[in-house]
Amino acid sequence: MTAPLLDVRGLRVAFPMGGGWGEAVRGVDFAVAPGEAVGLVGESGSGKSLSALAIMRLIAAPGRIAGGIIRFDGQDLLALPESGMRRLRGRHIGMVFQDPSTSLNPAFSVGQQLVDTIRAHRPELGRKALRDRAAEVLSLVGITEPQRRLTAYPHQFSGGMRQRVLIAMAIACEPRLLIADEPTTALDVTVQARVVELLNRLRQQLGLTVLFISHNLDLVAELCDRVVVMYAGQVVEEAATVDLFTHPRHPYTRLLQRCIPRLGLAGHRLPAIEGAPPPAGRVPPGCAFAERCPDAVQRCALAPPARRALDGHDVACWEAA
Ligand SMILES: Nc1ncnc2c1ncn2[C@@H]1O[C@H](COP(=O)(O)OP(=O)(O)OP(=O)(O)O)[C@@H](O)[C@H]1O
Repeated sequence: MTAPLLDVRGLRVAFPMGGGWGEAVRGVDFAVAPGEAVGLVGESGSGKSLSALAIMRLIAAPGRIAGGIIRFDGQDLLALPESGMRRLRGRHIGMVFQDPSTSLNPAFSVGQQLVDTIRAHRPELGRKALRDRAAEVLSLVGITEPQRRLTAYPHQFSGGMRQRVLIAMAIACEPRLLIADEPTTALDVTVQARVVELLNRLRQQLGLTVLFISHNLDLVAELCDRVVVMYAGQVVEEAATVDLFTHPRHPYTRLLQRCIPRLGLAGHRLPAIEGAPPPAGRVPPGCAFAERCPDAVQRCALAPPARRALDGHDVACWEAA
């Protein structure tokens, strides 16, 4: 296998809780190969966003990275000085977050915000070159008449178009890795599908490597080669997308498939997985999913299952077969 572009090993993120520290990310391992798109899925609170923020070293105090190794292109990110991290963010790793209305500044034109982003990493470019590059990336994300649109303000764009502008900002400096955290959640279903189409096209056109975080398994299936399923701060299953969807091995993955929003079903009430995940810092001693698991047996509550290989899947379950 080619060396991964991103390699996360034993990642732990902790917060002060009840006089001590509680872990919300509890030893997460996954890797993303160059050119690959990997999906990170799981219920709300499973630690997906914290894992992404940790990769960028953006965990807000008092939270902290409590352990693990994060390598990007062979570099140990947890050993980099903050100045090195600042050079890397935006330049080599681009990010897109959930809500375009909070990520764009309403007081500045889209062109100005794009130009500022590009200039931060390419100070050698003159005014004309910066504007040309800004128009070029707008056109890359499918915005027509890009030169004219540069002068428009965020409120003059629809939600889907604003999300395209954010993707344009994230790819403006040609990063090798794009981390997209729930980039479509605030959008309606058809627009969500278009954003994923765009990401797919950019993958092909620019050779982008993508870490895609989403609740929506259909979107993950459209975009990703491999899926990593998280529960209560840990990875419980990982497999190639096709294998994960056709033969999910972990009972949690199976329930997730039944319960999580699917395209075309918007507006329907979906069954939720009964119960709730254990809160960070209060995870029981055995398998964290045991309490809610339809297949749990006695030993599940006693000791946590380690990840093991099973027919091309990697699964953390005592009973998976
Ligand atoms: N500032 C904080 N203080 C204490 N605990 C926190 C803090 N931020 C996050 N957590 C804990 O970490 C858990 C995981 O959060 P995270 O945002 O990574 O989940 P997620 O899987 O991305 O969920 P979502 O899909 O809702 O974004 C939260 O449920 C919460 O228990």
